[in-house]
Amino acid sequence: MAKVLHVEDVSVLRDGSPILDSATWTVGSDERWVILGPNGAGKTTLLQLAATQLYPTLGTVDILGDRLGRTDVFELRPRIGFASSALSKRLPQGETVLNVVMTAAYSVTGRWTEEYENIDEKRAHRVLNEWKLDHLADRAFGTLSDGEQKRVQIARAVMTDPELLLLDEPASSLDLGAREELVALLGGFARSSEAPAIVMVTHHVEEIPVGFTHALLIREGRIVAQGPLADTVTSDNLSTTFGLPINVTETGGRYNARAV
Ligand SMILES: Nc1ncnc2c1ncn2[C@@H]1O[C@H](COP(=O)(O)OP(=O)(O)OP(=O)(O)O)[C@@H](O)[C@H]1O
Repeated sequence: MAKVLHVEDVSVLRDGSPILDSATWTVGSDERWVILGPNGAGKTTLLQLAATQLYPTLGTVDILGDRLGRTDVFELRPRIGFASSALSKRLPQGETVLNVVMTAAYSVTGRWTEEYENIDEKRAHRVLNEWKLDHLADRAFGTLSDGEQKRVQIARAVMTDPELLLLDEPASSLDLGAREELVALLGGFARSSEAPAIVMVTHHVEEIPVGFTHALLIREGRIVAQGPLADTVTSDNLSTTFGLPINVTETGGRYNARAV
């Protein structure tokens, strides 16, 4: 199994204090990780390191065989898919869904003068179909529901066939039906043999798709637990991570948590 991401003894300091503290973590090419932790724990900070958007204060980060700080991130970024609501806000609201997805091929957010090849358009249509968006291809992005916009963000992130896919809270703000639809799509994608390594940040164990393999739990910048999902998403570990007694149950690969 190839190493896609290796974080070694990494700290990120802000105003003299660590917002990430001595983190060591490895993601393999066939692994699908979920990162769980309370607000302000450092989840997005970890994801931003993996996305080459942030550099460590201490320690080393190796992504797809290249060391952050010693490599041209503009060459690395097309190999990494990243979906987050912060990125989504930068997408032109009037652009069609097809263009929002297709422009990922040129790492731009809106269609301008670039010439797209037939192969780009074919791939964009295939991706739209995979994420159940083909009927929305000609709609303006800004007119979509939250759930549809979240799926477009992911479709855009996988358009370039990345080797590492990073998802920052893909199911936040979705209603139950939209969440379940997205979790099922993510699960199907995660289980396919062509899927890249995936790292997904979430606040809720209910959002872990079947097919995800590993979990990392973080609190106040420190990793509390990490490893295979079933060994890591336990009542003890979640209680420590969230600072209150929590009971976790698992049924058919889906998780539930409640305070005791
Ligand atoms: N530039 C900065 N200067 C100071 N503190 C920062 C800076 N960026 C982030 N932080 C702090 O670092 C901590 C970790 O932030 P991060 O966004 O990684 O947390 P998170 O786990 O993703 O939180 P949430 O679940 O609320 O999105 C937070 O306390 C945040 O306020």
